[in-house]
Amino acid sequence: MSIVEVEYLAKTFRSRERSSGIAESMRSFVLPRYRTREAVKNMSFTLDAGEVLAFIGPNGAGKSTTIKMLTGILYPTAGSVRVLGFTPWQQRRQLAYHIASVFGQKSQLWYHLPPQDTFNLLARIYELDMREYRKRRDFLIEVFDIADYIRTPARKLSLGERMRCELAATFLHKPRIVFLDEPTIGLDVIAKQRIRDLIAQLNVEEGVTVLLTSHDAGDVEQVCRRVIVINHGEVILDESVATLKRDYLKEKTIDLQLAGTVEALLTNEAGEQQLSDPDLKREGIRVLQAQGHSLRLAVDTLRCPLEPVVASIMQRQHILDMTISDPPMETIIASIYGSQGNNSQSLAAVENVGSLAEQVDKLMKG
Ligand SMILES: Nc1ncnc2c1ncn2[C@@H]1O[C@H](COP(=O)(O)OP(=O)(O)OP(=O)(O)O)[C@@H](O)[C@H]1O
Repeated sequence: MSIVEVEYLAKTFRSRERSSGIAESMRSFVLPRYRTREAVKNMSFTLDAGEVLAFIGPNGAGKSTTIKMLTGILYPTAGSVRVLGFTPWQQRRQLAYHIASVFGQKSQLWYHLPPQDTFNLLARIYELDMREYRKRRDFLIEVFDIADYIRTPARKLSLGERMRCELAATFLHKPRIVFLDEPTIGLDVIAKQRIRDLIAQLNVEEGVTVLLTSHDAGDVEQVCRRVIVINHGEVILDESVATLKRDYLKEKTIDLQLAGTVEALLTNEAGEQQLSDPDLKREGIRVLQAQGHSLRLAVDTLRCPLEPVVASIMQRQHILDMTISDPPMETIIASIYGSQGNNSQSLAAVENVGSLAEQVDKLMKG
């Protein structure tokens, strides 16, 4: 049964352009110039009870704006939304008792208070029965393993500790739907894994419906079963995560720092560098970069599992450091457009990758 119904949803922002310099500022004071931006366009989808949906897209695609409209924080420009039968922006108070949201970049914990005090305040705000609340609080403290710092002011907690407290606070009033906007942003690998496990656990044990946005493919692969990809405010893919993995997340990048130089591992055949180990000279492995002690490989995991690649290199060289990463979101978007036969959009998306890479490069150098 659908508990979220979104139909032809749109949001256009109109903001005043600021000018620099005194003359320009005076001019724009008299003759203000406005810019409109279509953050969400013509968006339709439904969400069933108990689903775990990844809502992904590149920066500025319209993910947060959509969540804000689904939770009643923003009015749409057009379209309709029903969440648990409520129209969020008209019935925000009633809806708030049944949903919860976490914005990874913003804290809902009172900065100077220990999480325990925030929990008590939230219990009052949600008008929870005190006996029920204490039982629920103790359960969440145990599940999220936060007993050690529940009495420490939020400002003194590490990001990972704070995030676990944020999530515990989110689940206090037993929401039926949680909207998680980048819940693992900035966390280390272990803290990310813990948060993913906890979200999955509460989905299974309490049947809570989850809509999650993330730039981390790991969140999508490990927590979600369905994925909606958006770009420029529009849905461009609505698929199972299994299909996304098969079609778009199959290629992993392995970055290796080796004790020796890379030459010993490589051969050059027909002007193309390849791994010299005969077992690894197969389709599905590409050498992206090989210089000094650094080696970067792209591995198509459908054609070649990662383990034998890493094992073979380890037999011949001491590995000092290794990172396995997914393709960047922009590359995934470009291949989605490509597979839909939309070459001009595909090209535009690929060009975005270029400009993004250039910006990152400039930042690193600057
Ligand atoms: N209050 C606002 N006023 C004007 N423009 C806005 C406002 N909020 C968002 N936008 C614009 O709407 C577009 C969508 O923004 P949104 O925050 O929804 O993107 P996002 O997909 O969540 O991006 P990110 O992954 O970077 O968080 C962006 O171009 C953004 O600049």
